[in-house]
Amino acid sequence: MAREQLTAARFSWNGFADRRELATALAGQIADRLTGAIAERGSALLAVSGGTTPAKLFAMLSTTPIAWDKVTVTLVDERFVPPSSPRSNAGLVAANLLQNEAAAARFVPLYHEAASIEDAAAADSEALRSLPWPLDVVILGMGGDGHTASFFSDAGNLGELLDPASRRIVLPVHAASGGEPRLTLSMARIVAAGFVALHIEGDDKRTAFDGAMGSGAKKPIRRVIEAAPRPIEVFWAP
Ligand SMILES: O=C(O)[C@H](O)[C@@H](O)[C@H](O)[C@H](O)COP(=O)(O)O
Repeated sequence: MAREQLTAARFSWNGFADRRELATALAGQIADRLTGAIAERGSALLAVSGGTTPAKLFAMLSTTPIAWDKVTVTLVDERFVPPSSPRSNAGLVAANLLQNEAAAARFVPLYHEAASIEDAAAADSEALRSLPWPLDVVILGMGGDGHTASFFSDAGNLGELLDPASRRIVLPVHAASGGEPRLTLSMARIVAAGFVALHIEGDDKRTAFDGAMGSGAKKPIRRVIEAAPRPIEVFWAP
């Protein structure tokens, strides 16, 4: 099936006729990148987003026959809820990605019981420090408001979240538009990845992306795209 591929200064647009075709293509690219990383350095580090979009991609990726026992999976961000919560990104990953072949992967969550989200973020940064950085693959989503990860425009510490020089790994987020308090990888860790894909579906998300990349106040997704040293690959289907 023909696919629309447009390349602009800082992102490559990969349009697909349907969501299944997108999931097949993106799962294949992720698998290739992880396999390449394993061949190069013996392991691979993958960070995925939550929300409602990625379930089909996760299911497709979970059946891909790569050396999952050499892959560490973590989250781009997490709501401050236990894995048993329907709002949990860790729960989404456990149910959809860490199945089948991918059940052999190591999963490093972000949520831990803690007295505060700030304590949880500090504990996470310590726990994740020993991972084989930089990330090999990051899968981002995007909200209709142009947020990505948990970089919400109304976050009190947005400047810190988007600081390209940040040495922090995990940061706490308080943002009314984000619902629960959040834990998120810093932008600095995300854009250092070897491959960053933005996975969006539906006409509303395409309109929101086009709007975010247009003139006007720079929304978080545009700040991430502009900070990335390599073009981000956008994967979209109607
Ligand atoms: O925890 C989260 O919600 C995600 O990590 C977030 O960044 C998500 O990717 C967007 O909000 C899109 O969410 P949908 O896929 O539900 O539209």
